[in-house]
Amino acid sequence: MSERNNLLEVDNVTIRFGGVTALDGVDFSVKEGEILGLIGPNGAGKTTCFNAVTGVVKPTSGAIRFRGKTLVGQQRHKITRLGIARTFQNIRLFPEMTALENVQVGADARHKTSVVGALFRTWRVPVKPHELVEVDAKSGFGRAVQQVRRTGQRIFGLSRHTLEERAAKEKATELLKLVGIEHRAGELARSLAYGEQRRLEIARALATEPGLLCLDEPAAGFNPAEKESLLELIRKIRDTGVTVLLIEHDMRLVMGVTDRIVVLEFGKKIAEGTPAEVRENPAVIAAYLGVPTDAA
Ligand SMILES: Nc1ncnc2c1ncn2[C@@H]1O[C@H](COP(=O)(O)OP(=O)(O)OP(=O)(O)O)[C@@H](O)[C@H]1O
Repeated sequence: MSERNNLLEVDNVTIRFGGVTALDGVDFSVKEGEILGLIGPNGAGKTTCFNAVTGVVKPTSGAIRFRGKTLVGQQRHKITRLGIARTFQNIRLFPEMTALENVQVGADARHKTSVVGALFRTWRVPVKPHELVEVDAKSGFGRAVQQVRRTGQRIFGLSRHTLEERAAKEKATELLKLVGIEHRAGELARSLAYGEQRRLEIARALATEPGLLCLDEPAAGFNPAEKESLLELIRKIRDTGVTVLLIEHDMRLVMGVTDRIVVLEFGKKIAEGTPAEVRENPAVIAAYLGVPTDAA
């Protein structure tokens, strides 16, 4: 494991919110192909760390690099395109869209052409290229129209957009299968059971074709059987070549699935190592003393 390349590097990151120091000089790296657990008591700074990696909050100081590229200051959608996806502690889906559509939206976050292309799909066909020439190419509208022109190209009688959309649908179906809810593809997200919604969130994140998947408490609210099958899913995802960064409160789940663990407390890293090393670490035992782990 130690010979693998660093995929993500969190380098001396400090984040302050007014008087609160949520992260205090935190350093760690995630290696290509591993499952890294990020644990710590409530308020330790885990979600803040995810937010920094995914561009939701900007570090007060320090650096974050993904595949050697700096992430600090990058916009969220750019970070997604660089190859980082996440799920949220509180499920965030489009409730009135089907499961399949929710995953396709994830794929749209990757393929810049498809969102605008989809919007203009209905009037693309009647518009002829020469009618578009006068449009101001500097304006957003102009760009959209240029988009229409590009997606209007036809390959084997099908527009590029249609082909892209068809491929996205197939891929979304595969992802629903991977997470075990393909039989719910046509159901509205809001009508899915809680556990299915969590799995759908993972499928949607995977649709962005990430190199790194950040899962924020994916097992929250799960019963032991659901946790067990989630554990299998996380391993399966890693086996497809996706590196995983996992925030999880259930110690048994964390210990059972991760290659290494980083422990935060009050915004500082207090330990790092294999699950066996972390379990024996006195600072970790002290940090968790009296903190319910729901695995105990
Ligand atoms: N936007 C914010 N504004 C002010 N304080 C914040 C903000 N976000 C986080 N904090 C504070 O930063 C600290 C770390 O919070 P964070 O949510 O990252 O912890 P956590 O380890 O994810 O906790 P939990 O396990 O409860 O989700 C907490 O004291 C929290 O109150």
